[in-house]
Amino acid sequence: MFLKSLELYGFKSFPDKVSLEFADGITSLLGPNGCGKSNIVDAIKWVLGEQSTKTLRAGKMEDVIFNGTDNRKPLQVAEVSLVISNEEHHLPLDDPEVEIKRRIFRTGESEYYLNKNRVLLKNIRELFFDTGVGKSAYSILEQGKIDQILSSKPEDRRFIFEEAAGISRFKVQSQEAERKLVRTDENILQVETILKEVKRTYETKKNQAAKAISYRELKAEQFSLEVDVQLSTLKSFLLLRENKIEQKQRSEEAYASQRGSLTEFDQEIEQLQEQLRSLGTQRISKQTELQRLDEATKGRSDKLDLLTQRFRDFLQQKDQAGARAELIQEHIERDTDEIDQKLTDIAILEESIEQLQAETEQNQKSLEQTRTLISNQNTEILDLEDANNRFNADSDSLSQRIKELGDVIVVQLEEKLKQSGYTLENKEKARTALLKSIEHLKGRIAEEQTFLATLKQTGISSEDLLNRQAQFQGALLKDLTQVQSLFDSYEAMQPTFLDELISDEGTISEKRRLDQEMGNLRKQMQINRERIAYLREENQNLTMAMERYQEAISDQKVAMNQLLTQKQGAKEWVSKLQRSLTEQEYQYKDALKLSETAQERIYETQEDIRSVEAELGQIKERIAVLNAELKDLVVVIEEQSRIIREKQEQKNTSYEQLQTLRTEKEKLELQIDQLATNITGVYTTFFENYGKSLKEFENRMEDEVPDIPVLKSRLEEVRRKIDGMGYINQMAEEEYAEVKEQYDFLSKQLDDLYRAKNDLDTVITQIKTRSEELFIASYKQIAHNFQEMFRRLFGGGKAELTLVDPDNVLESGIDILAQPPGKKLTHLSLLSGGERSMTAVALLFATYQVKPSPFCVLDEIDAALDDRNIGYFLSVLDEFAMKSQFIIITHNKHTVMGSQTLLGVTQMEPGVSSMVSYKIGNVAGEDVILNDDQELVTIEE
Ligand SMILES: Nc1ncnc2c1ncn2[C@@H]1O[C@H](COP(=O)(O)OP(=O)(O)OP(=O)(O)O)[C@@H](O)[C@H]1O
Repeated sequence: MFLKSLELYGFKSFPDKVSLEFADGITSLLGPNGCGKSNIVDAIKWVLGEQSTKTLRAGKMEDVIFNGTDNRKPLQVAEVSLVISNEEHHLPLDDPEVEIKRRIFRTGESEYYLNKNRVLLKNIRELFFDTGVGKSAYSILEQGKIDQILSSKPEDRRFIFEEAAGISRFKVQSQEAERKLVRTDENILQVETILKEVKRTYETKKNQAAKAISYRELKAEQFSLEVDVQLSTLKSFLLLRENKIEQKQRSEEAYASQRGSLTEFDQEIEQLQEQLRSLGTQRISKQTELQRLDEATKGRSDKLDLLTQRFRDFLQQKDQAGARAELIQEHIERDTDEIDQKLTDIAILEESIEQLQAETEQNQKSLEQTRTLISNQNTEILDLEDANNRFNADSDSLSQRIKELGDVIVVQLEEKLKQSGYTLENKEKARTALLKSIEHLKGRIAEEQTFLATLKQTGISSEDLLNRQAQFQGALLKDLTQVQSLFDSYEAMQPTFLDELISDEGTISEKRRLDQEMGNLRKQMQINRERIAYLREENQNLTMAMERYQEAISDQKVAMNQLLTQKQGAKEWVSKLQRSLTEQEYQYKDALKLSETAQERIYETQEDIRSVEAELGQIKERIAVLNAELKDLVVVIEEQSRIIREKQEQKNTSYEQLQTLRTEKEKLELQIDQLATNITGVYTTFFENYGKSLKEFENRMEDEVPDIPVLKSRLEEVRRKIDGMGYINQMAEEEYAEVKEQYDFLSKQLDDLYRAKNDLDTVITQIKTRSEELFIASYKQIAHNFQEMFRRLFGGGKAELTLVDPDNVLESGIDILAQPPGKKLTHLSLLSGGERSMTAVALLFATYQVKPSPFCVLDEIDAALDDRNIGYFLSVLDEFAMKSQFIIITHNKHTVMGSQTLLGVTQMEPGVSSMVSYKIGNVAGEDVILNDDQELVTIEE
């Protein structure tokens, strides 16, 4: 087994966490149209790194996140985890189990994990290179891919052969190497352009530096020759002066008088010359400073350009960091809102849970009470039934007793009647006589009343009335006495034994008591029966109530589980969001820090720009001042030279006058003076020209040096050379060193790039050669297998694969020729739907024979096959299922029955997919699909 399990959360129609456990062999994925089966295939493709939204049947990548239904809100994240068994090391990892997870947020961010570690998409892709699995491999075959395999473009089906040949990795490596080659070529061009530019400067500076060195050397030689000439002159002057001094001592007195005036001239000229020297020094120093300031101006301008560029870079950096911070802030706010919303949801869920708990407890309590009540009532029913049983026994014995008493009464009556001589005729006679007498009495009383009323009208006296009354009462008394005697006779006729019988101790009273007792007993039994019936009915009602309570409790448990799951889900989501929030806060702080740092750099750069601009301003001011001063100085120097020339002329005139005025003996003194002046002139001129005292070099006078004419001729030659050199860049050596460093660096870089280019060319050639070998080997095998597999699946016929461009196997398309049995070799587009599927399957299985993919998902590729072809298809599939794991989405019953495991997808709630488990069973000798409750399920369900 390769695929172990798949977990989806928030992916397409699977908003709740759903887990699928895969098994070895063939697994069928069942379910009605639109329930989400293909979404599971999409999830497998997606987690393996699919980037094409078209392949995932989505407009944009965020469309894979659950979009909501009428009753559910859309989710913000989708996540799919795939656990793969790697015990056979199909993947280049040591772990026996590999988990790949991909997650996408509605904001567009995407994350990949390999065994819980965050990785890049590239790492996931590399993992599946040349395994037959992965984004562009042949492990997942759907209708769309069949179209791609059989499409009119032969190039579109290359991917199968490349994956089987195991050159997908090489292809990526080759593309990568070619990309690098293009980059290297670009870099070479760039470096060559820069190097060309730098070389020009390099050559110029090299020449300038060489010239500057020669100039310095010539200058040194000139100086040395000048020293030697001056020292030689000085030496000859000194020797001559020594000679003249001896003569001078002799004529000193005459000479001394003229010397004072000559000395004055000399001093004056000396003073003027001294001033001229100082002015010359000033000019040199100003010119040097001007040259230095020019260099400084150039340096500052370059620095200013650099700073301006940096300023723009920092500005851009700051803007980018600010924008990023704002974006993160928006994300943080949105996530915070979502956390608040989720916390509110959790609070509501907790309230619902508490309420549900209370309701469940209440129902549990009612259930217990009802159960106790039923039990009590059952006990009562039993007691009542016992009582009735007892009453039944009592009633039987009472009935017996009453029957016996009836018999006794009849016997007693007969005996007593016989004993008393009572007859009904006698009794009737006595009764008639008594009644007659009473009637007579009533008539007498009525006559008397009538008579009395008549008397009252006649006005009879009360005495007569009283007498009449007394008479009547006497007569009445007699009648009553007669009635009494008649009554006694009647009484005597009555059977007295009846009184005995009905007396308290009498048999009839006894029977009546027993009848009464029997009546009570029956009444009590009836009451008990009614009570039992009532209690039974009551118990039935209570049992129903109990069932209702139990149903309510189990519903509440289900609801409770749902609420707890929702609460757990919401909590997990909140903690996930909180983790993401912490991460985003760090990122936000980083972005702010970056923005602040950029701002600081902006301030610093602005400060630097201001300071360089100020320096540049100062330098320019200084240059202007110096140029003005230099101009003034030239004027002063020319004026000073003119004055010296004038003075010199005056001194010469003075000498001439002295010559004329003094005698011949003073001539020597004059000569000595002249020599002294010459000696001084040598020192002075030397100092004027070189700014150094000739005295420093006097020790060289003892060395042997060439003659003055030789020295002067060489000096002249050196001077000419110096004059002929033109402008000399004094900074050329330093500038050359700088540009040389840059030139050497770029040359080395160019060499490295050429070397890298050569290496890449070699790598690409090697990869291509190896890829070609592998491709051709696999292609030939697949072509051979395809012919056989086609014949097997079609039960005959002919099929061929041909390379469109055999000279370019790495780019060439592959043509498929398919001829089902009995038909002409035909174009693929003329094949029927079923023939197309079978041809694609033949190619797939032909490829599997060369390089089996560890698993294979087939999405409704059997849809167009008839029963006969399904049979062929299943027989081949069975064979391949021994080596690979197959997951088939199908609506075909034969395919389902041919699989070992069934996985059902359903939508109990509209728009929300979930998994159900099915298995194959046997009812009345027929293979059927059963659900967990052992009920029959049809494919359409
Ligand atoms: N992002 C999404 N959110 C919610 N539902 C989605 C989303 N994307 C797709 N669906 C839904 O998934 C369903 C399609 O699922 P699927 O194509 O996997 O079905 P099926 O079981 O393969 O169907 P059939 O047997 O017809 O091929 C559609 O109803 C569609 O609305």
